[in-house]
Amino acid sequence: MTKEELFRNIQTKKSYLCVGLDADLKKIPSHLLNTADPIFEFNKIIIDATADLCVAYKPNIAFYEALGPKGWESLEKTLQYIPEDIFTIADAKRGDIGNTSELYARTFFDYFNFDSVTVAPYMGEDSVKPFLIKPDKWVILLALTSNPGSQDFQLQTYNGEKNRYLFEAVIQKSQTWASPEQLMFVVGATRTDYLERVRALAPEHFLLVPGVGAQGGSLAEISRLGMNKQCGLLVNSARNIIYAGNGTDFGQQARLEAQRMQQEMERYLGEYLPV
Ligand SMILES: O=C(O)c1cc(=O)[nH]c(=O)n1[C@@H]1O[C@H](COP(=O)(O)O)[C@@H](O)[C@H]1O
Repeated sequence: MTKEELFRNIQTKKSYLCVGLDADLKKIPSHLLNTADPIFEFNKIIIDATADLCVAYKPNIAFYEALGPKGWESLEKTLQYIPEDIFTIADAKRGDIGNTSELYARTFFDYFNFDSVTVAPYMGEDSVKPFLIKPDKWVILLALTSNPGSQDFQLQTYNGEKNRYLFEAVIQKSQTWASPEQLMFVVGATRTDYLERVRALAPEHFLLVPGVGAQGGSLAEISRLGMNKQCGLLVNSARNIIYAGNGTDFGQQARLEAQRMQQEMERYLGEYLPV
């Protein structure tokens, strides 16, 4: 999917919501546990309930890998079930020496046909580039993450420069590897105090912003500080939506929560998106 197509979907749906498909056997409603593939059944109902309200789905690969081959099967069926016009993110946080990254890229782009994959920048250019060889596939690079540990490296000053953080060097350097048509950055919703600095360095890029809801980030702040002229935001929420209910009506409960977010997003799009 191109950046323009993603923006058009945002305009049509009046939403920049990304639903995190972090399905966990320990948390899904118990009535699904005696079906042949409980994780897929769960995802199917969540997708049916939210597809008209979101523009992206992000399965976190850990939730599938943890189940062995069965988990991969649930992931494959889930991917096939997601409607064609919805952007898909393999949240895998990969990155390795070149020939290994190449195989990770084949896994997520060729085998599963995801639109994008989250990649860790730590190993540098040759670990990221193999994910960029297909012009219609995206890298979503970890820049400033939502967790407390982002202090350990990402928020340390870089190269002896007093007022420049490592995450800023990541954002600047990686722009020499790919254009905003293929590169997004992860910026945690709990880090809105740095969003203006991110936008100063990456005015055109889409940002994947996880950490609203369960982790406490504010949709209002993200939207006020992070929106650019093509919206430029995909705001992810997983637990708050997918586990909004735990009974047989969990799909409806998930829909209500997704709808609440979409309606709030519609207001911000009206407020901040230049017409
Ligand atoms: O790359 C990510 O998606 C990610 C980056 C980050 O900084 N923080 C973060 O929470 N995530 C992911 O976003 C999702 C957040 O889920 P909830 O907190 O349940 O909404 C999980 O799949 C995390 O792995």
